[in-house]
Amino acid sequence: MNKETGIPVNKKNIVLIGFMGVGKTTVGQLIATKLGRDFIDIDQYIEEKYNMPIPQMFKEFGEQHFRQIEKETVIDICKNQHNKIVSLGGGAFQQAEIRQTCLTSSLVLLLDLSWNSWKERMDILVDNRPVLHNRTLDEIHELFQQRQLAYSKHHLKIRTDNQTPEEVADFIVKKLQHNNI
Ligand SMILES: Nc1ncnc2c1ncn2[C@@H]1O[C@H](COP(=O)(O)OP(=O)(O)O)[C@@H](O)[C@H]1O
Ligand SMILES: O=C(O)C1=C[C@@H](OP(=O)(O)O)[C@@H](O)[C@H](O)C1
Ligand SMILES: [Mg+2]
Repeated sequence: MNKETGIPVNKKNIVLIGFMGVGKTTVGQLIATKLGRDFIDIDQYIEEKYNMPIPQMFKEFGEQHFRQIEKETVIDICKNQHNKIVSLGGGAFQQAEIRQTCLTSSLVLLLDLSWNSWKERMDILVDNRPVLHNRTLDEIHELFQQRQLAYSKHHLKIRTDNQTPEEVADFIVKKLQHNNI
């Protein structure tokens, strides 16, 4: 039993964090399937609830509006749901309230990817990530580095360079099953 939350450790939500494109959505879904737990991807949840793709929400209402909805959604899920696998969007941990709520209620796993590996994946990411639009590679690198401070607050870091999503998910599942987290 966790002293602060009163939630048994094996019923805690598992929250995946990390930069855009590191594999949070893909790996989260795989872990959920392997553990037989429900999966919640915060971005997909918001898109369904507001019936609008995230890039359109950025375009029509602006990033601040999305960040407000993102904060309310993550906090609501962390406080009211248990035993879920939850993948956040890459910008969520920039918000102190999200960080605080996740770190006290859930097991926070950082998916870590080096900048060199990330760059190779960039082309397939750009279309659906408005944060990458109108930014040079140098500016994206700066954002990548700036965000590492928020990501440094986690319970476990998993290095994902040269690992398939399946391998990353298997590694996490083993850790969980052996109570190594
Ligand atoms: N470990 C991996 N190796 C190679 N490609 C990956 C890996 N994890 C994810 N991808 C690919 O990168 C893209 C972004 O993955 P996604 O799960 O949406 O990341 P995130 O949710 O962190 O933004 C997808 O096309 C996915 O197939
Ligand atoms: O890093 C960010 O600011 C964002 C990351 C995206 O999620 P993924 O990290 O799943 O791509 C999504 O939440 C939105 O486009 C903003
Ligand atoms: Mg995602």
